[in-house]
Amino acid sequence: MAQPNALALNGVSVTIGDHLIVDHVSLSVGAGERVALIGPSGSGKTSLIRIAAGLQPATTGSIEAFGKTLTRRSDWRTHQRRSAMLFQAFNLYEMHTVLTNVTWAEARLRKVKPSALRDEAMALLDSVGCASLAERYPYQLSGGQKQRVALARALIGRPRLLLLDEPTASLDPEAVGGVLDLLLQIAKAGIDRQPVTVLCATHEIGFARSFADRVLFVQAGRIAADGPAAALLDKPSLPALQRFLAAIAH
Ligand SMILES: Nc1ncnc2c1ncn2[C@@H]1O[C@H](COP(=O)(O)OP(=O)(O)OP(=O)(O)O)[C@@H](O)[C@H]1O
Repeated sequence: MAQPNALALNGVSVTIGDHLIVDHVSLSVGAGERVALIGPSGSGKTSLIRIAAGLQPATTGSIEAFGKTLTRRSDWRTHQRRSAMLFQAFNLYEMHTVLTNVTWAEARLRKVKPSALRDEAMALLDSVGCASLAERYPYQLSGGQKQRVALARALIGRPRLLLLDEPTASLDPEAVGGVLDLLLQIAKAGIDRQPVTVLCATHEIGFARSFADRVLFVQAGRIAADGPAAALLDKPSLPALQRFLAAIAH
């Protein structure tokens, strides 16, 4: 039987004050797809990620995850348990060690002590190349190391949907390559034999080209173009997308 879409937005709009920031967006993301959201600053990429994560309520429209429309709080809680979000600013807990950063929130969810998740967390830290940093604090890490730790923390909940908001924007080019390779490895391998779906807002067209199999061009709160990454980025037919790509190439 075909897998249901990992995520679907059906006619979703968001109005804040009298400002329409997401304008009637309908969008389906298949299980295992890697989708990049690109577009000008302020076009609505982060808002779409936040809607998918349940951090920004839709004013109108509905959201489905894995074939279920999310209506009740319990639906959203289940969705949030199956999803993980990665932020540009890493959002690590500054007062906790790397190891505790990975275990703390998950331990609360599983109602166990953080120490019960130590082996699991160390295996994840090892897989992102940060096992030797387990006892350090975030201020003692480079940007690339912080994002790897944030990724280990995201993965401890065994997510089926990864929502990434500019995950490489705070990184130097070398660290971008490392995080890109890791994300690709995870997305291609899946987790617990389940496909991992990724929706990623990014300013970096090189990252979108290397990472995504599908690209959405967001403009003024709408999806203005949607297609395979290579076709959309290398042979854009929409004039607004041509202008956007030309502007950021300079
Ligand atoms: N809480 C808020 N209150 C009012 N306006 C908001 C709020 N959050 C976002 N906006 C507005 O919504 C629009 C879309 O913002 P969003 O952050 O989604 O864009 P973006 O494409 O991610 O931008 P960037 O590339 O600069 O991060 C912007 O005009 C922004 O000012």
